[in-house]
Amino acid sequence: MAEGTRYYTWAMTQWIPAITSHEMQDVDEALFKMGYDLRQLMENAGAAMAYLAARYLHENPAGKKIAVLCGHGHNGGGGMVAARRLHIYGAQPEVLVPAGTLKPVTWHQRRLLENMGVRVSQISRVDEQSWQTIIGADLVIDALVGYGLKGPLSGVVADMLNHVGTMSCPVISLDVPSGLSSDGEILNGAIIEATATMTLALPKKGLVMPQAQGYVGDLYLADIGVPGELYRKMGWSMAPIFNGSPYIPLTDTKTGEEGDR
Ligand SMILES: NC(=O)C1=CN([C@@H]2O[C@H](COP(=O)(O)OP(=O)(O)OC[C@H]3O[C@@H](n4cnc5c(N)ncnc54)[C@H](O)[C@@H]3O)[C@@H](O)[C@H]2O)[C@H](O)CC1
Ligand SMILES: [K+]
Repeated sequence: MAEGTRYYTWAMTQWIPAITSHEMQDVDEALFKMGYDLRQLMENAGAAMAYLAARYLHENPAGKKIAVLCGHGHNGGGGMVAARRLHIYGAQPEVLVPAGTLKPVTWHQRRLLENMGVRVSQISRVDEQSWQTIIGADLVIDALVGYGLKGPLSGVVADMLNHVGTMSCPVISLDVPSGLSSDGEILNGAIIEATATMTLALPKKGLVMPQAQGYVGDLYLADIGVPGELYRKMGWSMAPIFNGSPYIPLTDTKTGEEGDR
């Protein structure tokens, strides 16, 4: 495919653009200028993820065991919000995080979980206890890495991913399957094979490129609260995307010319 190709996905009633991580960072900056803060956006992302997880548990999350794999960054923070919401639904989430320092907003999410008695374990390898958490799960949430991916997955994140690869329960990825480049770079590293992916605000380009096949599963788009006028200011003219539900399915892909906004 020629450079400069723009990908679009079908969102219920219209084609919407699939965007790069740089474009998503521009959207974030515009949201912050408007007065949003990261915690609000993360709450919306994690809440939508919890709704989707409940759907994959046949709308019956109470008592279900959920392994929530969270990275140090804001993808991990969204996963922790989902764990908190699922705990409120009566599910039994357990959170596994690589050893090391969390970004401040993600650290805040961790503290909330611990204050409500949800187990959060920081691990330097998948030991017997964390393997039991993964293998005993009715559903896995992958919030290890989103568009902050740098190179092929390494360390305990790669170790977790290899263990999840042996599971037959649904695996739902937040924003992008961990290890998949949101910009479509070919990295030759391990990638989560998700049953479903819930991407945030607008779909990321790497999700709809041919090399993503086999990793993304069913693709959904979460409403994290971006108003249409912000997209219009950035040059994308779209009718309202969401229709009152926290997420919608994205069902088809086409390509167009760069500059088609
Ligand atoms: N856009 C929004 O408004 C919102 C986005 N959210 C989510 O935030 C992530 C992007 O967050 P960021 O902190 O920038 O990065 P990540 O969490 O994706 O990743 C950083 C994390 O990953 C580790 N890492 C990176 N590369 C590797 C690697 N090759 N191997 C192992 N580990 C790696 C790195 O060390 C960091 O720990 C976006 O995708 C959204 O999901 C918010 O949730 C809501 C608002
Ligand atoms: K992810």
